[in-house]
Amino acid sequence: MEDAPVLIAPSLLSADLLDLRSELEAIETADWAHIDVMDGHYVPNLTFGPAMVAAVRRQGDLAADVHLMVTNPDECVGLYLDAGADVVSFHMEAARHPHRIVSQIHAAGAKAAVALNPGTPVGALEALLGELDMVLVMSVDPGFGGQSFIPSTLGKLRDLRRLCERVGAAPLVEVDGGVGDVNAADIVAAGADVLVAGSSVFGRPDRAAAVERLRRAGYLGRTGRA
Ligand SMILES: O=C(CO)[C@@H](O)[C@H](O)COP(=O)(O)O
Ligand SMILES: [Fe+2]
Repeated sequence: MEDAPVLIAPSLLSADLLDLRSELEAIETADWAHIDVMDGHYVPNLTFGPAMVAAVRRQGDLAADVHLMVTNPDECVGLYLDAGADVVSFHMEAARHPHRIVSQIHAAGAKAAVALNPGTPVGALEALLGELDMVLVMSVDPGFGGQSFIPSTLGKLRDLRRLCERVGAAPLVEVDGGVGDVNAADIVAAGADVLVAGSSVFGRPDRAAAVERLRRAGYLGRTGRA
């Protein structure tokens, strides 16, 4: 993916939910809208459901990048596909039958991704890697926005790149948690293709400028040129 642009996916978890239409307009230069689905069981927090995915899909052109943090992805993934999800990530740690979930996502015409918690080694993915469009590497423990990036993620991204080369797979790699313009170039240089950013976009008064800064940092990380 050396020449492909790095994709920017602002996380709506940190958006002003009372003004979501304006928030979506403010990030229209981004690529994907990252939608964190938290069920209050897999993670303590409780957030959005399929209605949110459908609403985002109706507004603007951003692809709906749905991150399922739920105990039962096998049972509920269909609801998010029906709602119009373009990309669906489910947690390897929660899935009972991951190959079946991937097939279901593909049958709906969406991109399939597996998310790995910081404590889960990349080897857990080996049997599935050739079927995935994307791997979501969590750089914080899931459940909340605004946490600090776990530095060992950079080594994990390099491990993932080596594993992909060994098995001949080339999924996109998305990194989620504590990503901002200060660390984005290093994250991309270590192997990321998609940057999720919640507080570093919606915590700034000028969301569009924050997206642009991430884009520039991504370009620097990919090319080594500022
Ligand atoms: O999935 C999650 C958290 O579990 C994320 O998508 C957060 O929404 C990222 O927020 P920041 O760390 O960028 O503030
Ligand atoms: Fe997320």
